[in-house]
Amino acid sequence: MLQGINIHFCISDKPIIGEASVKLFPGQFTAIIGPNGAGKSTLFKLLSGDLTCSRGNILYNGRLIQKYKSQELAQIRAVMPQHTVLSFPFSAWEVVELGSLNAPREISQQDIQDVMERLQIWHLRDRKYSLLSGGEKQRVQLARVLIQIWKNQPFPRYLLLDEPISSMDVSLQHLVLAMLNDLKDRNIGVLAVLHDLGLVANYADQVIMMKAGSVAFQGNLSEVYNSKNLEKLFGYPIQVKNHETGMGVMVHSLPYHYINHTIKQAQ
Ligand SMILES: Nc1ncnc2c1ncn2[C@@H]1O[C@H](COP(=O)(O)OP(=O)(O)OP(=O)(O)O)[C@@H](O)[C@H]1O
Repeated sequence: MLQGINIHFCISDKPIIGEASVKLFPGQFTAIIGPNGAGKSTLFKLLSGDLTCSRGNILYNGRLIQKYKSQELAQIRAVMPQHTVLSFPFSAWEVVELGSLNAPREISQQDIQDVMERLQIWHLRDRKYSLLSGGEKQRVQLARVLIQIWKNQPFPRYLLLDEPISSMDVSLQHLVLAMLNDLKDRNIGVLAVLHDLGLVANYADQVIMMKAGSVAFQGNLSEVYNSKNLEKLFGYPIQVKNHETGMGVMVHSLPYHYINHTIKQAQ
């Protein structure tokens, strides 16, 4: 399990994360959601070890994060930050290959090809990374972190992704989230900061709902992911409904002008 216990984080005495305790399980997909500025990326960075808590502890498989050597940590968790800056003129293939530097077991050329094919970026392999589109770059970065944990290991591992699909079109978003769900069978826990509430409803097992630096709600989707909690979280009317085909869940927010109109009529 990946655990954050009583995490507190301040910048110049200003609390960014007030007090948060979270649990992530291998074999589950956990989404972090919440309004802009709620503290999602900060919580993400604390859990990944990119930031150090002012108070509280992060434990990977029962061991404090600071007790791991960086190479040991690389064996149990791979991290895709929101932004990655590359200062060398790498090709897409070379960027993906960088992931093998952190991989504990040998990665073959075939592994890299498999990951790139699954993310539909194999045809981009010789293109300059810096010249790719936003969505193409995001899939290359995702391939790089997937390579790090591609080979099975006999212990639970974690894949941490901060807004991994924000630049992708809708069909690629589904492709990627379905692929991430497949990783659960490899005893990997997936954590992703996401903004699309409909995608969260259909792919996540567990959700951490952040508001103003705290965890407002947390649990399995069936327990906490409902209209009432989402409305409280975002301060905006949101409906969660089963799709008529029974094949999924729809999350719907009404247009702003309609809400303004309804409020004025009620006055
Ligand atoms: N280095 C920093 N210095 C000062 N304030 C910061 C710093 N990093 C984050 N913050 C503040 O902490 C709050 C939480 O930021 P964070 O990036 O975690 O939010 P978020 O929920 O990921 O937001 P978004 O959805 O907009 O990406 C914001 O108000 C932000 O301005």
